[in-house]
Parts: sequence; C-alpha cells; structure tokens
Amino acid sequence: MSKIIVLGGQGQLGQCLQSVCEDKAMVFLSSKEADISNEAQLEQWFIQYNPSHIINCAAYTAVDKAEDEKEEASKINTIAPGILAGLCKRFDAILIHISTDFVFEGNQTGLLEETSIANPTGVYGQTKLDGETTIQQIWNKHIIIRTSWLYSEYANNFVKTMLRLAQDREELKVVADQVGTPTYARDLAEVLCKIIDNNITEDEYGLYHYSNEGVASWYDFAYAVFELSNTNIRLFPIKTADFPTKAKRPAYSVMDKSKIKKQFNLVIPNWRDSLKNCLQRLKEIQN
Ligand SMILES: NC(=O)C1=CN([C@@H]2O[C@H](COP(=O)(O)OP(=O)(O)OC[C@H]3O[C@@H](n4cnc5c(N)ncnc54)[C@H](OP(=O)(O)O)[C@@H]3O)[C@@H](O)[C@H]2O)C=CC1
Ligand SMILES: Cc1cn([C@H]2C[C@H](O)[C@@H](COP(=O)(O)OP(=O)(O)O[C@H]3O[C@@H](C)C(=O)[C@@H](O)[C@H]3O)O2)c(=O)[nH]c1=O
Repeated sequence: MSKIIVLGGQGQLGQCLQSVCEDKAMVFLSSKEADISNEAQLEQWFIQYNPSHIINCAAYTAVDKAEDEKEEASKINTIAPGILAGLCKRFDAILIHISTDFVFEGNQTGLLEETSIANPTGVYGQTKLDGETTIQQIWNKHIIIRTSWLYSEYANNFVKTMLRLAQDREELKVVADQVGTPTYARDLAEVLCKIIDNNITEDEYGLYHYSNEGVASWYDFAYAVFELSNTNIRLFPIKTADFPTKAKRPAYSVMDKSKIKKQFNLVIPNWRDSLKNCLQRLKEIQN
C-alpha cells in the first residue's frame, strides 16, 4: 500500500488530519522527527517509505513574529517547500502544500480568484507566496491550497484565544474592518483526504482556494464564538488602527472557491455551522 507522509503532523491541521483520516496509510511526522528545512533528514524518510504523497502542514505561522524573524520564516515557508518539491520530483511523489489568504494585499473588492494578483503586506504572507512559486518552478505534480483563518480544537488559534481571554476579562475589543472567512481545519482535513482518495489526475494539479462558505470580520467571528458558546462578555468592534500589530493584515481576503468545488465536487459548509461543530468538540474534550 502506498504511504502518505504528513509533515508538521503535530500542528493544528496535522492533528485534524490524524483525527479524520484514522484508517489511512498515513505517517505523521512531528517537527522533531522531520525538520522540513533539513534535506538529509527528509531524504531518509523518503527512502524508508517511498511515499506516493506528501502533505506539507508544516509552516512558520507566527504572523507578527515573522516581521522580526524574516530569515527563519523564509527558511521554513520558502526554502523548505523547495527542498520538498525537489525530493518529490526525485521520488515521483505528489506534493500537497497549504498556503494562505495572507498572500493578498486586501485592497480588492470582489472575491479573490486563484488568478488574482497576490501582493502580501507582511513577511509571513510574502514567504508563503514565495513558497508557492518555488514549488511551481520545481515540480509539476503538486496541489497548493490557499486557505484562511484556520481554527479547530487543536493547537493555537483565534477561537481558543477568544475563549481563553474571556475567562479573565470583562470586555474584549476586536477589529471589524478586516474581512475574510473563518475555516474549520477539520473541514480542510476532510477535503485533503477526499482529494487523495479520488486519485489525483494530471489535470487536477495546480493552485486552489479553499475556505468555509460565507464572509465575516474578526469581530463577527469573535461575536459568533461567544454567542454559540454562551459566553458572557462585552465585545466591542474596533478599527485596525486601534489594535496596532507588527504585521499588517489584509483588510479583505474573501476567496472564490469555485475552482476547487467544481474540480473535486465539493459542498462546503458555512463558517457558522462549522464553528458550531468545533465548539461542540471543544466542549466534549473539556468534559
Ligand atoms: N493557522 C491559520 O490560521 C492558517 C494557516 N494556514 C497554513 O496552513 C498550514 C497549517 O497551519 P496550522 O496547522 O494552523 O499551523 P500550526 O502553527 O498549528 O502548525 C505548524 C506546524 O509546523 C511545524 N513546523 C514548524 N517549523 C517546522 C520545520 N522546520 N519542520 C517541520 N515542522 C515544522 C510546527 O511544529 P513546532 O510547533 O514543533 O514548531 C507545527 O506543528 C500552514 O501552511 C499555514 O501557513 C493558512 C491559512 C490560515
Ligand atoms: C487577540 C485579538 C486579536 N485581534 C485582531 C488582530 C488581528 O487583526 C485579528 C486576528 O488575530 P490573530 O493574530 O489571532 O490571527 P492571525 O495570526 O493574524 O491569523 C492569521 O494566521 C495566519 C497563519 C494565516 O494564514 C491567516 O489566514 C490568519 O488566520 O484579530 C483583535 O482585534 N483583538 C484581540 O483581542
């Protein structure tokens, strides 16, 4: 049976994959077991498993910190995907890689398509965009999926941050002028399994956008988290200028998902429905 290696297996998306793809021939490797910037170490895993697919869930995801650690972010988000693409080419494996809505500047109105111009506003987005380009230049057999605002019951994310902050604060202020789409990482994990299950064909390689359906600001997202979890807190909408951060984030990053829906025959859940599911799972874990 062909093996699928998941890199960044202990991150948020990696753990969602472990949860939804239990019965697959997947090998989950942590950052310690497989450092994606270490070619010699990766090569040993390729030799051991001769994988049919690599799913790269590993990334440098600290958006603000990246502004001060440009070299490290570039090593993980740009150079390492190039190393992976080179190894996939040598071993004839399909590379599935995850990218981000933060490749967009955010000044466009209307849905962002795969062909829309990317122009990142920060180091994280730039290094991720460069990672996409690097893969595209090295190895044709790839699927790159740009997603946005990932959250789940695992690792660190906005939903868990909001619930944690609400425990010892009486009020919270959240930006209402950055608009995008929250995406339950479990839904994305299910899509990745479906894509692999259906045997990827040559005409399916390329770049795709995937998020949940719908549109929200970070304020709307926080509001729904508190509403759906019956959390009592005073929540105020604020402007980006009133919440200064090191990295500038896109004001608008709602993506058009027509291509992935059509190509893989997907029905995508609305973000509020998926948020409900996630909060339910979080509750089960806590009880
Ligand atoms: N989180 C989000 O909101 C979004 C994420 N994305 C993209 O989705 C993908 C998955 O993100 P997510 O699961 O949320 O991120 P996480 O930060 O939860 O997980 C990233 C994982 O990468 C690992 N990692 C970091 N450096 C290396 C390395 N050199 N070698 C191997 N592993 C490494 C980390 O391990 P360790 O902790 O041990 O360092 C961590 O387990 C990423 O490509 C990200 O850019 C896209 C849009 C939104
Ligand atoms: C905690 C907090 C954040 N915010 C704002 C800051 C920011 O504009 C927005 C989101 O904050 P965060 O820093 O949690 O999220 P951020 O790390 O910017 O999330 C991004 O992560 C990377 C990895 C991606 O690829 C993106 O798609 C996106 O999900 O909310 C508030 O307004 N109030 C608050 O109390």
